[in-house]
Parts: sequence; C-alpha cells; structure tokens
Amino acid sequence: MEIDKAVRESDDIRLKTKYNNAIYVIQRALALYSVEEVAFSFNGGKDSTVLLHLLRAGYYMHKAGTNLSTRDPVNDETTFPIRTIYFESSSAFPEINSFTYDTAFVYKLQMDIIRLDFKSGLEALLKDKPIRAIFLGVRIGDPTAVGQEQFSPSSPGWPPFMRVNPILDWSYRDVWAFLLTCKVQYCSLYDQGYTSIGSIHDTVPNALLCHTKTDNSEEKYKPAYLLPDGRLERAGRVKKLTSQPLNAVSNGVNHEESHWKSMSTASVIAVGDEILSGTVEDRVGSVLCRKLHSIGWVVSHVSITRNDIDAVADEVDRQKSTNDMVFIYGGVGPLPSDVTVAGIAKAFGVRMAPDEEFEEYLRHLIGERCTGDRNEMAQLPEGITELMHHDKLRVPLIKCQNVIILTATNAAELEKEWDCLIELMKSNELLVMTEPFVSKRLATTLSDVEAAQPLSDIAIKFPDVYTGAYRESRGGSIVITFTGKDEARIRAAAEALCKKFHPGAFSEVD
Ligand SMILES: Cc1cc2nc3c(=O)[nH]c(=O)nc-3n(C[C@H](O)[C@H](O)[C@H](O)COP(=O)(O)O)c2cc1C
Ligand SMILES: Nc1ncnc2c1ncn2[C@@H]1O[C@H](COP(=O)(O)OP(=O)(O)OP(=O)(O)O)[C@@H](O)[C@H]1O
Ligand SMILES: [Mg+2]
Repeated sequence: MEIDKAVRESDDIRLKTKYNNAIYVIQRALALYSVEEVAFSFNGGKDSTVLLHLLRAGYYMHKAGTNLSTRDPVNDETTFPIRTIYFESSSAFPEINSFTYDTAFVYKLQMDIIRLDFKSGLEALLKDKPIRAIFLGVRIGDPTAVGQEQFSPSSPGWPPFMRVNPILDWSYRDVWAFLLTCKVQYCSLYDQGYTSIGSIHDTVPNALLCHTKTDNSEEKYKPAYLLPDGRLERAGRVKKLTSQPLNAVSNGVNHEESHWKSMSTASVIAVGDEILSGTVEDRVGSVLCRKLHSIGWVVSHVSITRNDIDAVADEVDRQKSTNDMVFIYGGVGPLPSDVTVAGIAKAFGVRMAPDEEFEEYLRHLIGERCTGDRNEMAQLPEGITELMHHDKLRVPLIKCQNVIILTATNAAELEKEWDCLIELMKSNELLVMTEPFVSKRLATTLSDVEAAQPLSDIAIKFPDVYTGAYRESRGGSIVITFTGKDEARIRAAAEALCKKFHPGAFSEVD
C-alpha cells in the first residue's frame, strides 16, 4: 500500500512510531467492532485527512490479516467500506466543502451528509444505523481533546458510542510530516496560511505565517507546514478559543462607584516553603506588583503558597476566577518540590500531557539526556497551555489560560522576563495596555486621629482616586497616598485635603 510504503521508506523515525501506534489503534478498533459498527468523521481538515489515509491503510492491513487467502482482487485497497460522516454547514469554507466532496469521490467514500448540529446529527444517525464507534482526527492540544484517551466513550448527554482517536498523540509537526511524506492531497486553504480550520466566522490565516505586505497592503501567507511552532496552530482562530478576554480598561476619568471594579486586576502567587518559613525572602513579588501597577493594572491579591499540589491548585482556582490574570512563580522545574505546573493543571481539572515543542526547548537547554518520556518538565497542562516564545528567552513562557508562569527567581531575572512578556502579550493582543497609574504622596506629622475624618471626606468626594495611608514607624509621620489614572483629579484631591488644614501641614514625598 502506497501510504505504508512511503512511511516505511522515509527516515523519519518519529513519524514511523506515530504511524505504527495509530495503525495499532485502528486495528484494535476494527477487531473490536465490525465494519458496519464503525464510522469515520471526516470534514476535509488536515487532521481528518491524515486519518482518512491511516484508516485506509489500517483497514487494508486488517482485511489482509484476517482474510488473506480469500482476498478478492476487486475488493482491493481502493474499496473503503467504512461509513464516512460529514456534518455539512453553511458556515464551512467553500474550499473545505469542495475538498471533502472531491476526496470522497477519489477514494470512493460512502458518505453520509448530515445537516444538523453534531449532537442531534449523531442521535439521528445512531437511531438509524448500528454504529458503536466513530473515528475522529482529534489531537492533544485541541480544546476538545481534554480528558480524552485513544478510546473514549462519548460524553454524558451525548448518544452512546466510542470515540476512537488514533492520532490523539500526534503533534502539528507529525501531521505535516505525514501529509508531505505520503504526498497526499490536502485542502488548498493550508497553502494559504490557514493552520487550523473552523468556520468562516472564526477562522483567518495564521498571522505568524504572514510574510509580506505589498503596496496595496495585500497580505501574503506561507503554507501551513512552515509554521515553526505547532502550539500556535490555533492562532488563526478568532479569540474566543485562546483565552479569557482581558478587559483592559483605559478610562481613568469615570467618576462612578464601579470605577475600581472596572479595572483589569491581577493576582500574584509565590510558591515556596522557604518563604513561608522565613528562610529566604521573596525577591520577585514586590517588583512584579510595581510592574503591574506601572501598566495600570490593579493587583488585587498577593499570596504565598506551600510547595504542595493541592495548595497551589486551591489558590490558583480561587484567583483565576476572580482576576483577569494570575502570575505565579516558584516551584517550577524538575525537583520533587516543583509542583506549580501540576497544581495549575489540577486547578483547571486537566491532566499533564507531554508537550513536544516544550521538550524541544528543554532538549536544547539540557541536552539529549532528557527524552520526552522521562522528562517530567516536558509535561504541561493539557489543552490549556500556550507557549510564548521570545528570542531573548531561553525557554518560552508558559501560559495556561489566564495564568502566567514566571521562572524568575530575583529582580533582575524578572525585569528580563517582564519585558519579553509585555512585548509578547501586546503582539498577541492579550494585553491592551491600560493607562498607567499616577500617584502623589503627602507626608504629615498630624496625628492619625486628626487626619481620619478629613481623609474619609476626600475618599467620598473623589471615588475615582484611591486614597490610602501608611506609616513608616508608629511614632513618625503618616504618608498619605493618592492614586488614580487622571493626574488632574489626583492633584485636586490632594489640594482639597491640604485646604482642610493649616498651610505647611503636608509636604510632598518623591
Ligand atoms: C463524531 C463526533 C463526535 C463527538 N462527540 C462528542 C462528545 O462525545 N462529547 C462532546 O462534548 N463533544 C463531542 N463532539 C463535539 C466536538 O467535541 C466539537 O468539535 C466541539 O464541541 C467543538 O465544536 P465547535 O468548535 O464546532 O463549536 C463530537 C463531534 C463529532 C464530529
Ligand atoms: N463538520 C465535521 N464533520 C465531520 N467531522 C468533523 C467535523 N468537524 C470536526 N470533525 C471531526 O473532528 C475532528 C477534529 O476537528 P478539527 O477541526 O480539530 O481537525 P481538522 O478539521 O481535521 O483539522 P484542523 O485542525 O486543521 O481544522 C476532525 O478531524 C473530524 O474527525
Ligand atoms: Mg477543523
């Protein structure tokens, strides 16, 4: 068989392994279910195109294995009796539609076209046909792959069938290695910069493949197989799939009660038993708070957590749902106490899965000693992780939905990571910079009893200005802080306070 021959003759060992595993899964399925009981869910996408060829090869081998002596020369490899289902939709790309139909014709697929949503369509199909298992081109990293194995029963609430995912462990790179090695046709959109295809409403070419802009500003895209980092395969999917939206707010002159609530908020979590025991000082937290403040973010919460998966999971779970962004550091690495990433996975209810791109970075960094299977560090939370690469970083930053993992251990390292992070977040439109905070500080030797009531009055009169106070020592002066996004309002609040006391009662602190 052509496909089998092409893979076996190639010197891509990795592809051979992936291919053999996928064929094994297909053969297991064909041993468990009769041909009438299986179906193939085909939609013309690259993953289902890979699966089509694997299924044809697997089916042929299965037939040859079970029925060698009686092989019918007419019923050869060009015949593929597995029922193929396509959920046709008016919002599919015309190129996807025509590729699906053309492919069905070329390979004589027995197509069932379903014009209902997935769930209702499957309900109707399963009522009518004896289908018990459906082959899908789902891969780890797809949002729908979370929690799935190669054989996964359909979810509760769905009609009962077995989802069979022979290419679950294939990476983006494996998919292209296969399609190119086997020289099979794929949908033309992949040559126009599309890297993962949903509907016409949520899919654009992947900006990471955009290479020129001509005078009339027409954009040109490289083919999908040139995307260097498969993790970014879904970058052409319109936002809802990447992460929770960040409501970066830029109005600093809204004088309403809800003013502070409308700002972007961040929570900072340090992980470290040694910080809790007082053995070491946290050298990152305060610098990070200053950085966030400088871009106009409100830091709502700072905490220190034990090196314990459940403790990290609980804290991340609490903070991720009440903040736009969570920054976590400490406990990242291969040591037994490095449980931060696993804690994050637990907080999101996903498992840890090997991440090939990350493994590649680690291999460059640590050398060949760490192979994928043994390298615990190459395991990342499945389906929610995005690697953020920057030329100045040796290892990409890890982002799990709205949780960013920092590896900095001191202020200098944080400076560097922060600069890269800001650049990356801006270019990915994950972070719209908000107006920075401005603040004014006034020191006074007035007693706190004297200052208390006038300060409350100012806070009521200027709800858009944060009015706070702190002491440097119990007996020393009080420092009053005014913070907000509108300099004029801050000045007005400070002046209003000064007017309530004798001249010279306050002096400005730099
Ligand atoms: C054959 C088939 C079986 C599916 N089985 C399930 C399932 O068991 N559970 C589930 O949540 N979604 C199932 N889905 C839906 C997919 O996960 C779907 O891609 C996902 O809900 C996202 O769809 P959307 O991006 O088009 O909205 C199935 C889809 C197909 C085509
Ligand atoms: N409209 C559909 N009809 C039939 N099967 C579908 C449909 N949409 C998705 N599927 C099934 O779900 C799998 C996963 O879909 P997904 O969009 O992730 O992959 P793909 O379309 O094959 O490739 P790409 O990631 O490039 O879009 C498909 O391989 C296919 O088996
Ligand atoms: Mg698709």
